[in-house]
Amino acid sequence: MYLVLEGIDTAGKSTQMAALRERFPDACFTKEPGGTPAGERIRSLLLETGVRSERAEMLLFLADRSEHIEEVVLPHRSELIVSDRSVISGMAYAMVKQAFEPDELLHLNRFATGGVLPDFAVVLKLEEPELRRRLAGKEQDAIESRGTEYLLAIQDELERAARLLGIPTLVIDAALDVDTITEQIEEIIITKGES
Ligand SMILES: Nc1ncnc2c1ncn2[C@@H]1O[C@H](COP(=O)(O)OP(=O)(O)OP(=O)(O)O)[C@@H](O)[C@H]1O
Ligand SMILES: Cc1cn([C@H]2C[C@H](O)[C@@H](COP(=O)(O)O)O2)c(=O)[nH]c1=O
Repeated sequence: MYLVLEGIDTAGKSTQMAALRERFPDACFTKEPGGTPAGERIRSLLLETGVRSERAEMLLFLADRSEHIEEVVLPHRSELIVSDRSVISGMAYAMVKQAFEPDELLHLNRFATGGVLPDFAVVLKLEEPELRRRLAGKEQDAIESRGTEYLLAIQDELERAARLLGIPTLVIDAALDVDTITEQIEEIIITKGES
């Protein structure tokens, strides 16, 4: 089962990845961008150096995704794979910029992934007051400093992207306590992972 955790910055993805590692120690845990050695270099170029061209940025995320699918997802396809972000983030963050049409993004991502998509997605959804509280509690990076309205717009696009891609999705209230969220994700793995 190829399961992906999605959500805006501070939604709790890393926290759930850590909790799931304890419950499923034999699973393959990965991420986008940066799930491979080449992907780590691409991640650094994207998030530290930065590129000015939106098309170049898009193609770099797509290159990371191609390498990730071929070097991590496909070799572990018969196992449980849990990824922090995926093609869903890829579509959502690009759509919110409105620089690309959804159909174009679907085509580009189908090319990049070879049609290999997550079997199931969990979207951790934050309401504005909790988002503001969590952002206030951390040093904000370039994306987070764009403010809550921008992040909430991305959050809406995450659900839209999952629908456009046809990926079965469960939206979970990210403000629930950590264990409750983990138990809901574990239930998905147990009930749908065998199918
Ligand atoms: N269920 C929860 N209830 C309350 N606080 C939480 C919950 N899950 C995570 N947090 C807290 O929210 C903050 C962000 O969590 P985390 O780093 O896991 O989010 P993230 O989605 O990985 O964020 P980013 O994408 O920015 O790395 C942390 O301080 C974490 O302790
Ligand atoms: C996969 C993917 C990610 N992004 C953005 C989303 C975040 O702002 C960063 C990744 O940071 P994280 O600490 O790993 O969550 O990159 C994107 O714009 N496009 C994508 O395809």
